[in-house]
Amino acid sequence: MPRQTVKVCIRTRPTANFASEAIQIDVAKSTVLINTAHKKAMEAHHPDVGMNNSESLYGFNFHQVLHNASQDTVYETMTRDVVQTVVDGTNGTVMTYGQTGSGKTFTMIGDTRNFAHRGIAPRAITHIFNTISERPEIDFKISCVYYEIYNEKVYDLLDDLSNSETRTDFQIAEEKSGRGVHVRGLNECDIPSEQDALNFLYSGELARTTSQHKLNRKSNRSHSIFTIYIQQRARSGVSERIIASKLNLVDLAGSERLKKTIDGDIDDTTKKESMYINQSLTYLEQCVVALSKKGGGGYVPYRQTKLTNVLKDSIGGNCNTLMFANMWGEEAHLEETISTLRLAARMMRVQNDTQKVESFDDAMMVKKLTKEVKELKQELLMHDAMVERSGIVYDDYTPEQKLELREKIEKFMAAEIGSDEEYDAVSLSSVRQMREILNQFKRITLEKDVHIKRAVTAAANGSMTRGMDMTGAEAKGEGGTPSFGDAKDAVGDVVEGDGFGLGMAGGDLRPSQLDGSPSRNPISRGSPGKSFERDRDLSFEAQDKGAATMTATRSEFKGEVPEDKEEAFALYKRTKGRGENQQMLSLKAEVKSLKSKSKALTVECNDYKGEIDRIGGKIASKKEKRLSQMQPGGYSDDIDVVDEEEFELMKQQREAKKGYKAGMSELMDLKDKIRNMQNDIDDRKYELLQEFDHWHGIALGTVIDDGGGAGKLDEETGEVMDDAEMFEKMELERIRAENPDSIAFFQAQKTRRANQTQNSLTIRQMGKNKRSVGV
Ligand SMILES: Nc1ncnc2c1ncn2[C@@H]1O[C@H](COP(=O)(O)OP(=O)(O)OP(=O)(O)O)[C@@H](O)[C@H]1O
Repeated sequence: MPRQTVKVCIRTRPTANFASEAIQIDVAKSTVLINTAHKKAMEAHHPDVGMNNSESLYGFNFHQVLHNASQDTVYETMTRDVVQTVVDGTNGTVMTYGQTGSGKTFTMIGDTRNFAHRGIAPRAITHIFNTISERPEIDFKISCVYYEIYNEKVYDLLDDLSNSETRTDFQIAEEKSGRGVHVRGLNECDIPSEQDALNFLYSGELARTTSQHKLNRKSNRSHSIFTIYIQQRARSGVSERIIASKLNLVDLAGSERLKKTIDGDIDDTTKKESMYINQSLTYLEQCVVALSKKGGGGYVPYRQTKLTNVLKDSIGGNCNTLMFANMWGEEAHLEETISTLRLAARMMRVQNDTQKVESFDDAMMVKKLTKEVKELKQELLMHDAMVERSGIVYDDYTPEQKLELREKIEKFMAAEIGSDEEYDAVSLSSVRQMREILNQFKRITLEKDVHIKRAVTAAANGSMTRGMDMTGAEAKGEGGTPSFGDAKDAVGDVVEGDGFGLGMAGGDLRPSQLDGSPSRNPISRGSPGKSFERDRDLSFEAQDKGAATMTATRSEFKGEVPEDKEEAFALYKRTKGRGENQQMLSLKAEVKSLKSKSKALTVECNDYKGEIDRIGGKIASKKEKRLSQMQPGGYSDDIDVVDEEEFELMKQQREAKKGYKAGMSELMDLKDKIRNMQNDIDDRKYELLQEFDHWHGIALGTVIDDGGGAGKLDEETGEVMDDAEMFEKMELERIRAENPDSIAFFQAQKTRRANQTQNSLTIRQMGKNKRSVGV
């Protein structure tokens, strides 16, 4: 298994007060020297870290030291390689570590308003999507989760924070293969495009718990982890092989000393936050110390905190890890700088595995093998045709084929030895057929045995007559046909238990999107008018039904458009939007009648199913009875003999199955039709609402009526644009001309701004406050 150590890169925060007397940085040699001779108050240190450390001299050597480096350099120097290995199928982690205010979040997220100063996370997203677009032969599935560990609890940053009542502390789980360490139950969002990924990143970043203190205006009070999952499989060839990898982007909370960060009185929340941050970082250090010991193998206290638990993969696990140790090179922070560099130096000794995680898609595998079998059978049939062999069975023998073969064997046995009849009776064609012939011979022999024994017993009892009076079926010895009356063979959906689960839920049982449940989509949440749309949706039906109430309300309008949207909407549906509304209502009526047809069909199918089961039961009991009549040892359990009556039952059951199949197929078509019509209704509903909004806005004077022609025509889409849209288009053109790569960033930035300014910010804040109070 390939092993390598964690890579460590030091990044300094630019400052005008750099302590150049105390700190010497050699970028070329990747070293940092610290001389604290003039600082008597320096605490004792551990001589085992760094090189040639004496009482006042500390020396460290790292994989890379970046001093006053740009964001671009930070990404290109070492981060790009880690992200590339993730796209190539190996797990990767990039984390930022350091004291509060040293630039961890700047390194990881960067400036959200400035493209050139964007951080590692947005760059990694662009990198991933660019690489994917260059590999059309591979089918990629990208998703992400984003969470924070705040006061030793895990919170989902992509959850709907407006629903803070249901916010939970999530649990950490570990899959030995596959996902590795992960948090159970988080919203895992599919990310189809770069811009979606950026939207998730910035939306989650807005939800992080922050506060202001002396050293940082916006200090993060939690550890955050943004994980991008990548699943890839070839579009052709061995497409059942799946490679899964993940990129963890970890922005740790900064270590801090309360007396340095807080002026005056310290409130309980800050004290508690600080205590949890420092505690988890201490355990992180303990894990790193344990892992860095020569030989390893000792106890690593991963389980002590949530942070070390979720980082288990990244430090000492299966991962290609890069740590940025951020330092703030001012004299006032020398002590913190030394402790950051110490941990960073230890981290360089931590060994990780870097192995691809592969799995197989069972469904794909079955599909592939089935295809192979089918092709081989076709091959055999072709071969048979070429050598003029016909009637060869390559599938399992059906009951009818078994019966036919048995009749041939009986003919063969009845024929005179050496006669033409004997010769013509059976011709050998395949191994499968020979095996079936042997089976039938065995059955015939056993049956004869049983009859002889019976006859002998009857003779001994003096009842020869009975012994010789075999039924036609017995004498004929029909059989060899396994029961296919088993309910398990039934066609269609059979649910566990006694019931039959194909039925359609009644209208009121259908999971409804109008049930008022909050949206789980973080991007759509917080959009203006959302809750109103839901209310309006709810009122749709009610208003249609409650025409009397509406008529009463109408008299109050006196020809004016009411300000209240509910009332205005009712008016709109009776006036301007009447045509659309009528169409929608008639569609609804049609859906209703299709639903009752579907219910009737369901009943019909259930009847068929009942019939299939009933006949199946009869066949089973006949079989049981027959077996119980057999002499012990005269018959084996797995051998079935079918008499005429049973054969008749089988035929009836087959007819019932046919009816059931046909009914099911019609039912499925009907369900599809209902689903499509339902979608159509939803679309019409949406359009009606849009048009109503516009109409209402114009009536109230909040929207200017441009008569549909006042805007400018977009030549690309042929649509009329309003001023805001025209402005946005111009801005996009400008950005595209300046830097085509920045379009997605620009769009995500806009979404972020919208999220921030609209009510989502208040909602998030509410969530955060709740968290502070609740924990
Ligand atoms: N390399 C840099 N270039 C420009 N500004 C920087 C740099 N590093 C940090 N800053 C600025 O320093 C301030 C603090 O940085 P940041 O918030 O990233 O620190 P942090 O280590 O994440 O702090 P905390 O642990 O308190 O959250 C921010 O205003 C940030 O813009």
